[in-house]
Amino acid sequence: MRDKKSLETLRQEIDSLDDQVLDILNRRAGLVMEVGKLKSASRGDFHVPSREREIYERLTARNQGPFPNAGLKSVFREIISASLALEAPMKVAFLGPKATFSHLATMQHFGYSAELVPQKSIPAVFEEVEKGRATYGVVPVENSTEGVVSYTLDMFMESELKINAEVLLEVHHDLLSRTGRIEDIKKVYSHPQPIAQCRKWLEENLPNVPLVDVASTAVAAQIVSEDYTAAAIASELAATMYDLKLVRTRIEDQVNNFTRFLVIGKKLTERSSDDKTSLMFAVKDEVGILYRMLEPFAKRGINLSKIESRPMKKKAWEYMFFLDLAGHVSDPVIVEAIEELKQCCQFVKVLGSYPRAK
Ligand SMILES: O=C(O)C(=O)C[C@]1(C(=O)O)C=C[C@@H](O)C=C1
Repeated sequence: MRDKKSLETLRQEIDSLDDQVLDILNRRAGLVMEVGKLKSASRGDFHVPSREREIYERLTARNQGPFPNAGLKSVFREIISASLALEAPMKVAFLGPKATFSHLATMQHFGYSAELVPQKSIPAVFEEVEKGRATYGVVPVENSTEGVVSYTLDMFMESELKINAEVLLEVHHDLLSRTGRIEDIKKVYSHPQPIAQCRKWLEENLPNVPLVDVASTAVAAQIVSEDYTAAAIASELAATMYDLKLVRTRIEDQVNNFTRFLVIGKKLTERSSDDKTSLMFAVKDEVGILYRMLEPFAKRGINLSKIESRPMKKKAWEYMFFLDLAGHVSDPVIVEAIEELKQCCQFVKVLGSYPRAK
């Protein structure tokens, strides 16, 4: 009896706090709508990754618990996502179909209030944003075990879109089926990459079961939703979407399997407390050029986090370089370094400065 009363009292107190949270959320929404009006008048960007980063960092530093920081981030992601939808309806194109890792990355960045529109290909995501049918696009750019997604890099050769943010997604592969029983599995479907990433687990646990490559993990889940003897390697989101049971979770051979995605939009973004800048350039064909192109950064102590080369499609044996460096494109040292780089380049293009994903 006593216990019940204390449970009731606790719940009453929780209700009263929830009422306060609700009132505060609505007061916050009122302020955000005023921000939205100011931005409409000044034609400013509604989505400001640097401001979002500042909010997350300020609150996680302030948080003394017991509410966990990971939960705090998810709560505020949804608050900001809903706020953004109040300022302007937000359409985000991503590399579909639904329930793929690109979909998960897009949800991780934009939350549940944005309208997420799946596209058939990476060029289609670029086109949706270029034509203004979507405000932003999300495309994969590299995987920690499989390397770069060259399709995405190649698109920047033709497109004027800018990188507005990066999203790091920890990739876990789950084995899904209708029955949830490993004994029922006579075939495994997935995209070739997840199959490769789970090869050891499959050999040990399903040694004689045929593996079938399909176009995406979502297609695999869809096939399996109609076949009780098959399993798919896909995400937990695919299990929810296609009503499948988890046979085993996290069957990837490699721990720390991350995929990096880029958020692309029409404008450059404001600085945050910790930015990265991506550049693309083509060098002149001269002796010592590889050394000279890195010198402007090395002598100013600018940290380079990645360099990639891609063949230029129009000319054989000529290469385009993609460089990621620490800092914002408006930092004086970076302005100087880019000016110096231009002297040994046929052209230099700034792809964007954006908050470093953590
Ligand atoms: O501060 C802004 O610029 C806002 O639009 C408000 C807000 C928020 O909810 O706090 C919403 C969207 C932006 O991406 C960043 C922050």
